[in-house]
Amino acid sequence: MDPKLDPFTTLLDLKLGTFDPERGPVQVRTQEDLRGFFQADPPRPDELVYRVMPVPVPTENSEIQCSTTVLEPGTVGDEYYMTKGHFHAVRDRSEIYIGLAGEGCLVLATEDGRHRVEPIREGMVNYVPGGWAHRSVNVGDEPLVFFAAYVGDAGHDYATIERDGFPVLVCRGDDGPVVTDNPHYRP
Ligand SMILES: O=P(O)(O)OC[C@H]1O[C@H](O)[C@H](O)[C@@H](O)[C@@H]1O
Repeated sequence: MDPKLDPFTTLLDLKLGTFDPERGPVQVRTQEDLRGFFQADPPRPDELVYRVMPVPVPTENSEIQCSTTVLEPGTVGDEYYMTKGHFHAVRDRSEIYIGLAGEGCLVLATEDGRHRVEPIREGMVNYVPGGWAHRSVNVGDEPLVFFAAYVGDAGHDYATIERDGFPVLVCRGDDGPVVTDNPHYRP
């Protein structure tokens, strides 16, 4: 075969999640960008919630998309800062996370309403099988940093999550994080 890409190497800072050299445009998400994903309206719309730093490769199923996500500590209402969360547009595409720093959890859900909550911490590998929507949540006081890799043509379906939500919410409780049923969840 005639190779489509040249090999490349980049250095990943295992604590900060940054690439050197930076490889692609950093995606920034503020509280305002997450309006409708949190239960409450954003109290400080301009405040940074997370950044996604990509290793850009063509979005074809023969390539592997890689990125790091840095999710700040904080809350909107009682809910800890979290990513929007998504199904893969091509539903059967899978993904792998590797925890680099901080303390978080990965909320997973199927379209028929099953859910799981898995820990994300330094050194943990989380496998996200096809058909499971996934959202990461920072339940600690430091940035949550993780690396993710997924099949190139997976795509992101945010609309289903924006409409239905996840079955559970991860909220700040008196003695730490509490997972509660989402009263607005509609599978
Ligand atoms: O896309 P979000 O649900 O906002 O999550 C933020 C990011 O988390 C992980 O890194 C995923 O692999 C990325 O595809 C995703 O963009």
